[in-house]
Amino acid sequence: MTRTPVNVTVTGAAGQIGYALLFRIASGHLLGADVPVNLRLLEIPQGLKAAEGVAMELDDCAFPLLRDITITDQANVAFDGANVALLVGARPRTAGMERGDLLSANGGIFGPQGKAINDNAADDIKVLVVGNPANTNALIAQRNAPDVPAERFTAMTRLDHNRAVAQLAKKAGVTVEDVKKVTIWGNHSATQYPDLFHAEISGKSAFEAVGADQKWVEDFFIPKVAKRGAEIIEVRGASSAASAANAAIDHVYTWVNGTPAGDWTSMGIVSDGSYGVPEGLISSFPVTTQNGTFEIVQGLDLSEFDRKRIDASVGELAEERDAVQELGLI
Ligand SMILES: NC(=O)c1ccc[n+]([C@@H]2O[C@H](COP(=O)([O-])OP(=O)(O)OC[C@H]3O[C@@H](n4cnc5c(N)ncnc54)[C@H](O)[C@@H]3O)[C@@H](O)[C@H]2O)c1
Ligand SMILES: O=C(O)C[C@H](O)C(=O)O
Repeated sequence: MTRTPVNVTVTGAAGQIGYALLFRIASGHLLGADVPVNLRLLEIPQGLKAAEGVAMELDDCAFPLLRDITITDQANVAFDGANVALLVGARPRTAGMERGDLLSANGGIFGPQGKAINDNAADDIKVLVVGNPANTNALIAQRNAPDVPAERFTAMTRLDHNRAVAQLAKKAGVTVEDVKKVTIWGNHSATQYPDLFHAEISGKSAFEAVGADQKWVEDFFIPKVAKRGAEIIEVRGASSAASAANAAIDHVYTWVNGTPAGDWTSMGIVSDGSYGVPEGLISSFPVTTQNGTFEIVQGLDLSEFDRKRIDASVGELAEERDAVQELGLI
């Protein structure tokens, strides 16, 4: 039986993450090796020519699963019938820009894109926001799409999750497959809380597996993961691109195809009030996924240390929400 192609919209398609992402989507890594895709590439007018060049290269790969490519600077066209939307294009912070300026500039992108999703996307639309500040951009898009169920808007903390898994595997001298139940709580920013206390390594407590070394956790592990984005920028001379694209692929693949038994993942999702995170904020939680839906992992005991770290990051998210509310963006 021939499957109907899935419409995948990617914004910022001519950027560096776009370049690392599109070829993997077209080769079946986003949805599965038997799922054909149509790509819809959204760029700003200055980015259209480069997007056309990327589309030419996609053609040249002769990917069996890639059915059609549309390139446009019109959000209504890009999101028409979209089943999956990866919102990567964003306004980067430039010299002299205050946080309010950044939120306002991105509000001008994610508000209209949220509305275009609301008015044009397919009923089963799933949205992942990658462009920074990812959680608050996702909140802006979600609030501008009142007809779309709120849980369809998610923000990417999978890169932080994968970074935490890699650091733990390295420290414990095991492979990444031995590391399970890691959680990123809060914001995709330096305030995020990478939590190893509920994680397992080779079926045992991850904290024990790294030598019950609280100093290593506080002085190395948490800042290493939370500030890894800045470290990549410093060392590579450009922000993470292939690892960010890989995390976007992992996020959507897991959302659609489910978390493995005995593990969970981290996703920025609209809070239902779990773990004291105010309802409506888009915050990262431990989640399990199944058949295209997700559930927050419930019942984890939070220590005073966990609570303090989660509250700090969630406090930052509340400040960002208040700022975009004052700007009239939500
Ligand atoms: N959540 C995460 O873990 C994570 C990780 C890495 C990077 N990021 C963020 O992802 C974003 C993209 O990174 P990049 O390295 O690809 O940047 P980039 O500058 O290389 O590419 C961004 C592209 O977006 C396009 N663009 C800008 N405004 C647009 C709009 N309104 N509609 C459509 N396209 C638009 C630009 O023309 C450009 O081609 C940045 O905001 C970056 O901070 C997030
Ligand atoms: O683009 C950035 O500021 C960093 C990025 O969000 C990352 O985590 O690598």
